[in-house]
Amino acid sequence: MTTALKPRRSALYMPGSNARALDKAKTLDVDCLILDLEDAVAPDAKALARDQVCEAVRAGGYGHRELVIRINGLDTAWGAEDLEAAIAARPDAILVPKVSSPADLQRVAHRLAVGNAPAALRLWAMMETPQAMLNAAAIGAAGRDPEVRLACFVMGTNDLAKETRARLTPGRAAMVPWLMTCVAAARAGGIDILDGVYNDFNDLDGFAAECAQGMDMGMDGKTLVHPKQIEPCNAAFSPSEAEIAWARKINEAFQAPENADKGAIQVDGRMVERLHAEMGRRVIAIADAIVARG
Ligand SMILES: CC(C)(COP(=O)(O)OP(=O)(O)OC[C@H]1O[C@@H](n2cnc3c(N)ncnc32)[C@H](O)[C@@H]1OP(=O)(O)O)[C@@H](O)C(=O)NCCC(=O)NCCSC(=O)C[C@H](O)C(=O)O
Ligand SMILES: [Mg+2]
Repeated sequence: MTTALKPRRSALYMPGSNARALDKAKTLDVDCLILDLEDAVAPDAKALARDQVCEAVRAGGYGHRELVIRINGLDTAWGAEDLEAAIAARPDAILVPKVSSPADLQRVAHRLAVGNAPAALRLWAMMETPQAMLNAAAIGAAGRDPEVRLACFVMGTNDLAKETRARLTPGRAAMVPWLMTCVAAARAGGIDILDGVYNDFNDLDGFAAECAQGMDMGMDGKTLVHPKQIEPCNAAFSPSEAEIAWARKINEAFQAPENADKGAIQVDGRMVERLHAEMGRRVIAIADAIVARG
C-alpha cells in the first residue's frame, strides 16, 4: 500500500517510563514521536511505561506529530499486553521490534483485525536482525498487502551491530549494503523508511554527516535519541530552496507548448527527462506538506 505523503523527517524515541519526556514532547518540533515500551525501558518499568504511554496517547495534545508506540516483541512477557493496550489507545502507528519475516507482521496485523483497530492505524517495522536483512524484500512486499497495513521501515542499527558484530564507524561502511537493501525493499513495497539513530548526541558534526548520508541513500528521515538532534535533522531532510526552485523550473519547462511532445529537453544546459519532472513534483509536494504541517 502506498502511504499518504507526510513528512517523516525526524522521529524521536523517548522512553515510555519517562513522564517528563512524554510531556516535553508536546513542545518539540518533531514530525514523529516513537513512544518506546521496548529497549529504552527496564523490565521493572514495563507496566508503568505501558500505562503512561497509552494514557498520553489517549489524552492527546501532540498536534501534528505522528504518534507511534513501539511495543515489545510478541515473544516476550510484555508483547501481547502491550499490543492490546496500544490498539485501545489508538496511536497513528504501532512499531513492531525485531521483525524477521512477513509472518511477524501478519501476526500483529491479525490482532489489529480481531481487536477492531481503526482503519487508519498503521504498522511500522524495525529492521534490525540479520534475518530481516536476508528477508528484506519479502518483508517490504507486505507493504502491498492492505491487510498488513505496513507503512514504514525503521532501521535499528544498534541491534544490527549487536547481532552481526559489525561496527558502527563514521561513514558506516559495514552497514551501507544493508541500509541500501532496505531502501530498495521499502520502495518496492511502496512504504517509507527511516534511518537508524546516532548515539553520540553531543557530536552534532558527526550527526550532520550521517543525516546527509541518509538523505543521499534515499531515506525519508532519521530516528533520533535526543531533542538537540531535531532541528539539524529537519533541516537535512527538508528540500532546499534551490531544489524546490529547480523542481518548479523543470516542471514549468515541460508544460511549455513547444515541449509537449518531448521526452527529454535541455534546461540550464542540462539534460532533463520527464522522470526528473516527476521527481521534482515529489520535492514540491514534500515542501508543501512541511509548510502545511505548521
Ligand atoms: C540519552 C538520554 C538518557 C539522555 O537524557 P538526559 O540525561 O535527560 O539528557 P539531557 O539532560 O541532555 O536532556 C535535556 C532535556 O531534554 C529532555 N530529553 C532528553 N532526551 C529526550 C527524549 N528522547 N525525548 C524527550 N525529551 C528528552 C530531558 O528530559 C531534558 O528535559 P528538561 O528536564 O526539560 O531539561 C535521553 O536522551 C534518552 O532517553 N533518549 C532516548 C533513548 C531511547 O529511547 N532509546 C531507545 C531507542 S534507540 C534504539 O533502540 C533504536 C533501535 O532499536 C536500534 O536497535 O538501533
Ligand atoms: Mg533495536
